[in-house]
Amino acid sequence: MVKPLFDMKLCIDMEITVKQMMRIEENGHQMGFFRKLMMENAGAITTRHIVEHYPDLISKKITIFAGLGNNGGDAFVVARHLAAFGCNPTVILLGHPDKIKSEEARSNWKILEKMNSVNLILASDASKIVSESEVIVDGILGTGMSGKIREPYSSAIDLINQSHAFKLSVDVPSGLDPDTGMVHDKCVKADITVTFHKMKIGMPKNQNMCGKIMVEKIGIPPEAEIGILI
Ligand SMILES: NC(=O)C1=CN([C@@H]2O[C@H](COP(=O)(O)OP(=O)(O)OC[C@H]3O[C@@H](n4cnc5c(N)ncnc54)[C@H](O)[C@@H]3O)[C@@H](O)[C@H]2O)[C@@H](O)CC1
Ligand SMILES: [K+]
Repeated sequence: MVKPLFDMKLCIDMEITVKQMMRIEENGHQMGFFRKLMMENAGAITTRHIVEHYPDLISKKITIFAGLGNNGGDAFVVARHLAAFGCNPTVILLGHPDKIKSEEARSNWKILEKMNSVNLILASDASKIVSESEVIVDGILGTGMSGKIREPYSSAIDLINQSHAFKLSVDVPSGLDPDTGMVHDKCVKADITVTFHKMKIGMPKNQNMCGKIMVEKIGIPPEAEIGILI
């Protein structure tokens, strides 16, 4: 029998820092499990949580807030998957499409631009849409967040928190520091947070903002953790 290189059981339930997550992501990418695939899996599994929560999804008004980073990229994937379930979600991109930061997020945005089943609206029209929303997906900021929340993200977070919709945060409630659980400025108050690969160390310390935390695998090979957790 081939002896395993390391004992996976030792690190399966580990909580990790943002820095560790970034290094694991980079290792996975270097192994050929590209970021785009991680993003696809992250968006797909997040969609499953919405579908499980709302089996009558087609009739629901779902609004998806997306930032310009990869958290927003995950949110674009959620929009596409929701559309495949028969829903017509609305996506509010908080910035100009030319400012989307990564190639993987940009390519997912470009797909949405070709889809009539997804409504793309401007941040300036967010207020009315949010007041009618039954479900809000928060893909504004994830592990790349730092410092005071700038506009238009800040107003979007206020708008989300004023809403009575069911709120799902992608990876991290936008504005929460995933390493400490602290909110330095403001933060989305989520009903559920779907976080990827492993629990981020600060999140269980602030369940009040995270809501129910679900840790979901997104296909990153465990070998990507070698030299970081193992
Ligand atoms: N780490 C991983 O393995 C994976 C990460 N993914 C997603 O990628 C996210 C991280 O992506 P990014 O590194 O692009 O980070 P974010 O999507 O959190 O965005 C960071 C960007 O937002 C802006 N920003 C940062 N702080 C701000 C503030 N206070 N006010 C206004 N703007 C601010 C900056 O321009 C920064 O470039 C994760 O949370 C997750 O959702 C997934 O795609 C799957 C894989
Ligand atoms: K988020």
